[in-house]
Amino acid sequence: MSTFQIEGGYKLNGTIEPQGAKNEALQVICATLLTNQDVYIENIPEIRDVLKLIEILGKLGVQTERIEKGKYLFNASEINIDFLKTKEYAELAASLRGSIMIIGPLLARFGRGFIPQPGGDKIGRRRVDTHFIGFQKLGAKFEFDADNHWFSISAEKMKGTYMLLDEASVTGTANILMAAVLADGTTTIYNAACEPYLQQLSKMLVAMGAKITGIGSNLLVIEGTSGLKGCSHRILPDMIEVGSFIGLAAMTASNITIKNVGLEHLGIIPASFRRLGINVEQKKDNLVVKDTEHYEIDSYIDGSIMTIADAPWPGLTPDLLSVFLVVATQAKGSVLIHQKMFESRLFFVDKLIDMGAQIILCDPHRATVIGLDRKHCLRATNMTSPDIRAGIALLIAALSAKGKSTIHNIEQIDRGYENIDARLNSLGAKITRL
Ligand SMILES: CC(=O)N[C@H]1[C@@H](OP(=O)(O)OP(=O)(O)OC[C@H]2O[C@@H](n3ccc(=O)[nH]c3=O)[C@H](O)[C@@H]2O)O[C@H](CO)[C@@H](O)[C@@H]1O
Ligand SMILES: C=C(OP(=O)(O)O)C(=O)O
Repeated sequence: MSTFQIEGGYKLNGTIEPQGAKNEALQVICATLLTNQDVYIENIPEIRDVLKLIEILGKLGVQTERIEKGKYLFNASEINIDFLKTKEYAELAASLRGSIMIIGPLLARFGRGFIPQPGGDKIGRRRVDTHFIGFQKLGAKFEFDADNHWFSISAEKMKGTYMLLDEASVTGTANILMAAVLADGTTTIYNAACEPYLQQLSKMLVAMGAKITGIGSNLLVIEGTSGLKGCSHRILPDMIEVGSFIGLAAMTASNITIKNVGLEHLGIIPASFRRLGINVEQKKDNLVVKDTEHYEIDSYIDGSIMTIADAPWPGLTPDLLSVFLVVATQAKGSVLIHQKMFESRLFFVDKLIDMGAQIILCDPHRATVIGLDRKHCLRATNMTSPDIRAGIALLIAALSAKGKSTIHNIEQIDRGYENIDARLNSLGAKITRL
């Protein structure tokens, strides 16, 4: 377990550029399994989860070559499907959530797939029913080994059909979409998730020869084809990193320019920070966060306390609520943070309370934050990162707190943020990796 030691209380200054999007990378890297031709992907973030997925693909027989930083070539012409039966695969795949998206492509191309119960963050129940119900609708046979938490799926040939997903699952939609592009006939997916990650995956599949309409909406229509070709694809900037940097600038009262953010793909994120009173200016494709000494949380038109809640895209992503929460602790005013999707993602507030933040955890989904308006700063402390986004929120809190804090289990942060200590140190932060 590695640790960050943070000497906080300093203002930061300068320009930072977001990495490629983790959650898009996990989808499009899995899509390389759909063809026996070369696929080039650029702007791949070299973070723990993504590198682990590339390792799994490599062990599965995919030829993977790092052409330069962030640019990789994948060729899945030879696949060793038996690797899926090994203990090594079980351990690797169980350690990251995104690995579940190898199932759709493998089912489409080789007629079968196996996966252990996927891992990822400990943020509450994370069901995968949507994925397997979708595959079953396409004609696949599903089995669950409850003793070993092992899912298997097989199909001679899948047939397109209409399906209404029980929830707009992000990885579920990606998985079903990747299975449907090689099925016979037309598949219609209603209540599809439609975040930029899925739009990007769809565009990549179209570049490979798939026929998909409705991209960007919750109604996808896929005309199955018999084979897909290679392509080149570039991953978007990571919107969760962009949001994390906005939060960092506000909390540390810093002036920071976030460069090349992919503004048109950020949806409601900048506007939601503005509702916390943060000055987020747009300059071409950059966001400038400044004059953050004081910021005041908006209220609703009738004067009642505002809620910041997550919702499926184009609503606010749940992955940024931890950052919104920490930023609200130094705002003027109060806000209710409502994490609707995940059940155990707000427990990290205990640490912020220890640091002097005024927060009432109403229940596992809701926390009321009463902003301090910088009347006093947070106290430095010793903490452990429970999940990737709580981890970045605690790092932001530690950077704002005067004195030395430590954060253990920073592997959780490294899962999703590339070289975060060096990048923030270049803005004037004092983070040491122990
Ligand atoms: C690898 C990856 O891409 N992970 C992301 C993906 O996870 P993932 O695809 O696993 O998440 P899902 O979209 O399936 O669902 C996330 C949670 O939200 C609930 N839910 C979902 C849809 C809905 O309409 N109503 C609802 O309540 C689900 O029950 C689940 O608890 O999407 C999540 C939701 O944006 C993000 O937090 C994860 O970072
Ligand atoms: C929850 C997240 O990741 P995963 O779904 O991979 O656990 C996240 O990126 O915030």
